[in-house]
Amino acid sequence: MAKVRVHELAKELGITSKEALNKLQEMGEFVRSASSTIEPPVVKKLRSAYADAAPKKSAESSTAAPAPKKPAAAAPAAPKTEAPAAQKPAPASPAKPGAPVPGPQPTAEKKQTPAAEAAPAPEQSAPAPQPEKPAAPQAPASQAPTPGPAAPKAPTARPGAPRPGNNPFTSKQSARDERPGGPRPGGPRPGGPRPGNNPFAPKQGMRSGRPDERPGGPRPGAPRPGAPRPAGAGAPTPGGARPSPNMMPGHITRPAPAGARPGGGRGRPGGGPGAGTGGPAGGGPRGGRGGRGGTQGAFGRGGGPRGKQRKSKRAKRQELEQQTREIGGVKVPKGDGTVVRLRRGSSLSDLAEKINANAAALVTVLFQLGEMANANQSLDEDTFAVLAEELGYKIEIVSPEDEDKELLETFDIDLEAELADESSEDLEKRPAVVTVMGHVDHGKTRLLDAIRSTNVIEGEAGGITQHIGAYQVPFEHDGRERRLTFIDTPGHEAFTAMRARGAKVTDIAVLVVAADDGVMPQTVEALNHAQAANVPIVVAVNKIDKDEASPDKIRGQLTEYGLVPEEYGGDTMFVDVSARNNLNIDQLLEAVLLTADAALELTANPDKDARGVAIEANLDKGRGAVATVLVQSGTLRIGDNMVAGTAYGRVRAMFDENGDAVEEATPSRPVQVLGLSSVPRAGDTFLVTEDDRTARQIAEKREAAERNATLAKRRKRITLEDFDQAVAEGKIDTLNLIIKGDVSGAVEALEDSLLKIEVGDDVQLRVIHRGVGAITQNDVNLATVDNAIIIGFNVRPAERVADLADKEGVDMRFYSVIYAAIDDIEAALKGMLKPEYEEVQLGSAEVREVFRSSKWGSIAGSLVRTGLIRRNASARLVRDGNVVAENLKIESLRRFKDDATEVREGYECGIGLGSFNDIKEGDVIETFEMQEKPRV
Ligand SMILES: Nc1nc2c(ncn2[C@@H]2O[C@H](COP(=O)(O)OP(=O)(O)OP(=O)(O)O)[C@@H](O)[C@H]2O)c(=O)[nH]1
Repeated sequence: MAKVRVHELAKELGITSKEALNKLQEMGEFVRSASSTIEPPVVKKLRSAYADAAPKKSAESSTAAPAPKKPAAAAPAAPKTEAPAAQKPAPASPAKPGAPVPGPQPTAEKKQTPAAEAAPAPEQSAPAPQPEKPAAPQAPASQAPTPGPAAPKAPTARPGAPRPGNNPFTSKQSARDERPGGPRPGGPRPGGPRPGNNPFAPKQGMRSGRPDERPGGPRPGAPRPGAPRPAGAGAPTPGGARPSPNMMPGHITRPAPAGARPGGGRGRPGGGPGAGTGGPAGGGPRGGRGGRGGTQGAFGRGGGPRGKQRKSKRAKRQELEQQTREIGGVKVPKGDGTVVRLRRGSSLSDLAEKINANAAALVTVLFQLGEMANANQSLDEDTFAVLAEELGYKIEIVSPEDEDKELLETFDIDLEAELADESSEDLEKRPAVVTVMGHVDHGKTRLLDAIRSTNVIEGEAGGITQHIGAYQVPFEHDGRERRLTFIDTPGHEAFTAMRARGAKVTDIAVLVVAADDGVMPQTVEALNHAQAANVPIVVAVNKIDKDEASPDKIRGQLTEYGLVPEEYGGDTMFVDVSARNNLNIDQLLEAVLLTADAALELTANPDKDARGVAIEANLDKGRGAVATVLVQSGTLRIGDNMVAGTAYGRVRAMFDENGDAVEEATPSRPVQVLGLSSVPRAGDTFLVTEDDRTARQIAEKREAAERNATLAKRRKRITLEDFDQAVAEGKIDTLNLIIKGDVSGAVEALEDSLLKIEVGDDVQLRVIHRGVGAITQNDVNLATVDNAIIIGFNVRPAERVADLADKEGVDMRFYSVIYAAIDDIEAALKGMLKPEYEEVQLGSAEVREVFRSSKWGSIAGSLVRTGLIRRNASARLVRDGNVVAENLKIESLRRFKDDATEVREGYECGIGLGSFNDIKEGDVIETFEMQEKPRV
């Protein structure tokens, strides 16, 4: 058909142009004026609308007109009445916007949404019915109230709510109600259709556009809608709410339509329209937001998009719900056993970041598990393990080695790849590195001395004159000169210290056992350490010069520990020596050589920058930091830039064990190095870097990593108090002790007494080391490795050692009465050692005003003067300097109207002390907590 103008068509239908325009608007058609042309489909729609309605029309028209205006409010109701009708259409052509309206739309619309916009027009035909609704609306209006109930919620909830009310089809919608969701039902789509539909399109149309973009569009209207809805509540009350008016002038227009689309107007409140309309309803809802856009918006595209948005939001929420779970009232991600790698010293924030959780939630979960920590506190591995288990993850703490490796990789240094890339042509033989270990007084020092002075190849008479922590001895074997490097710090302390730092220095261990004494606890410790490190052992059966020496007994005893002498068919070489008489030292060296040759491929590439380990270091008054380093590969030269642990610098000078200056040091060569910025620790690895900047940066990064690790460790290693719990958890079954005392008699007495303590079979006590003198760094290192507790009897550690123990989390206890020590250990073994608590001040608050409430009692409006006030903390009330009440508790704590967990200095808060009401202005509320006190 040809395009016709509105006034022409109106004439043809026997109605006024205004009526035609209103009708068109109701139907969601955008027509500007009576002289505007309309498309054939629209003409058809209008014609059919009048054809159908013709009979009623006259009747309705009268009401309709008025209705529209307010109807808006009523409109909603209308839908109900009409709902049936509307619904019908819906089924028929859900797609159609109009029809959609009805409940069906939701679904239909959704799908159609896309198309919706295009199709809208047709659909609108559906809207037509709406007009009728208008009439009904009024009735609804009254009903609105009914909906009202619902409305209330809706209102608050959102426009959506109302819709429910409105929408006949609400059922579904109602669901959505809460949600803009309402829209979802028909929602989104509805929106879609609406665009087309929109009568009010013009304006609305415009908006609709926006709506699309944003629900925003809607919002504009929304706000109001909101209001309206309430009103409309049910009915989309729209009308009522309709705020239309408020909403905007534009709306006014709508109202009119409103009548029609009831919702329309206000609806927009789409909700309205759609809703109201019932039919449209579907759309209505959304329309709502279109709201702003006006009603139309309602249907407008806006709707569509929104719909989608919502959907996606909802979908996201659902997804989120599936991925999270609630523990102790907080939402945390649901772990699926994924391994999460954390660096040492990581905090809950670090973990939260990795698992995409909220750090505060993790603090809460940890608290539920009985551990208190703030989000940024470094935690130890055990704590993470417990937390991870609860969350469903597996935590892997990156080992110090891996951490350092990653750190070096950031500087493009990959030591492993470097080694792997070396071909056999690059490699040259290097001397074995030997550590002498054994029980106290079995002759380690004496043996090292003997080796040092025996080594003498001609010309080196007098032997080694300096102690630098390690020395190399030349030795003639099979007519060839061979060399062996000895770590000159006897005992497995040095060994363990290095191992504790991840340094693999020792190739061969010489286990010294006094033939007159036999295998003792530290003999076993030492061999365990060596075996654990996969280091071959050569046994030196010492003191064979003594009459009571019984070398065979030693062989028999060690067999029990897996060291079977070659002569018994095993593969361990035993050499009987006398360190005092320099007897068989050569044979011992030979045995070491043979063992090394047989068991190990000792090679290294000397043609590269040096890499190695610091063996010993000290600060010299005149020369600064002096470090003995063992080159493990490459060649170290004067002038090289190096970094050793957290020390860095340029090699200024190098000396060997004879005090002679050397220019370069090849693999397995120990040298004393001058030029480092600080003193490295035994076991720190070193490497030469291209420039001094790299060395410094590596050192600084290591220092930062170490600081973190220290913070985590400080939490605790094993303490006497948690020993019992550790046993119960099956973590340990042996309490390792290191006893140091001022006199040997006391140490022995204490050891004897301790070993006599009767404990069950579950646990045992083991003294892994005892000695006379101050507690040393070695003692702490040993305690670190073996998880031991150090008992100091009338001795104290040097400050440096105390710091180290603190850093490593080693529990040290000091006694001057043997029985006190015995009591403590016995209590720990029997699980009776009760922690002691001390009061720790948290903060104080000054009462500025007291509010009395019949429900809450007295509430002290206070200003926090110092520290902080924490809910549930213990408190006391001080008035004029006198404590007037003790044993109180901060039962309630509020900041403004919100409950607070804690309030800090300088802030005001309301404090409730439970049933204690005698609070006066000017009082001071002091709070404190009882914290476990470390036993000394
Ligand atoms: N008769 C005899 N005595 C020896 C021999 N070797 C060491 N001793 C003595 O045993 C005692 C302990 O010797 P050290 O070398 O200090 O023993 P250690 O294993 O280094 O002892 P700690 O440093 O306390 O662990 C000293 O009095 C030595 O003189 C030996 O071959 N024969």
